[in-house]
Amino acid sequence: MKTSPRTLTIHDPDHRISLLSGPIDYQRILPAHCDSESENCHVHLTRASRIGCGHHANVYRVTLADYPFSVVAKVAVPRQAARDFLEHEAKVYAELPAALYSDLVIPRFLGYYISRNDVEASPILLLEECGEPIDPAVLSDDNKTQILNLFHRLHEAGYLQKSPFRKNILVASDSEQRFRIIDLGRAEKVAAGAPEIAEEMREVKKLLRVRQAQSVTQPDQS
Ligand SMILES: Nc1ncnc2c1ncn2[C@@H]1O[C@H](COP(=O)(O)OP(=O)(O)OP(=O)(O)O)[C@@H](O)[C@H]1O
Repeated sequence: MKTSPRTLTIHDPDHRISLLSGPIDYQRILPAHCDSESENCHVHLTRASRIGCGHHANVYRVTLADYPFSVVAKVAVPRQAARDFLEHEAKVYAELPAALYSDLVIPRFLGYYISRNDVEASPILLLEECGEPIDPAVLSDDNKTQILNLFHRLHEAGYLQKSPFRKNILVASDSEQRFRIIDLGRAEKVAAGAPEIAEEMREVKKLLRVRQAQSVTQPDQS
């Protein structure tokens, strides 16, 4: 499986990221090295393919040849602060341990790309598509435990998510309910045992409508 294209050719007919009329060339900045990569992928960004938007970014569903999962392109809105968030998020994805990807805690990270022929065009973060925002009202206790464990895993890896909102916890709509934490644009490093960890857990429990006393089942360490 190819995991990270080295370069991208972006087709942007609706001028979502650039005023150029032709294709825009991008090169991967992160991860700097990876074991498995493809040379170049063509990515189409159109108004119709936008599946999400936040305060800093627009998110597009993209099709990459040879990839067994759906992929999204996250693109900063035209503000420097938004680009800074996107770059920070890419660095966090690049630093997080491989186990958080293989255990499906966070989306698979294909890469962070900058344009070679249009400095005005936003950088692009390519991630695995992870579904829809959760609805806390319909979650079972087991679902809530799974989500709390995702945050536990992120904290164990030394990071706070820092925006634990419903829109940042996605559930895949396939037969198996798979939850994933997204949006690490505000994520911060945290020392083990720091009070901010318990504080973030309290926020997640509040969001999930979990009684504060309810315990989180620890992941199986065996
Ligand atoms: N990997 C993904 N898979 C599916 N949908 C996604 C993915 N990443 C983002 N989205 C969709 O796009 C929306 C906006 O993404 P995100 O929250 O990352 O943007 P942002 O601008 O960085 O957020 P904020 O408003 O917190 O600054 C999400 O709420 C979600 O609906």
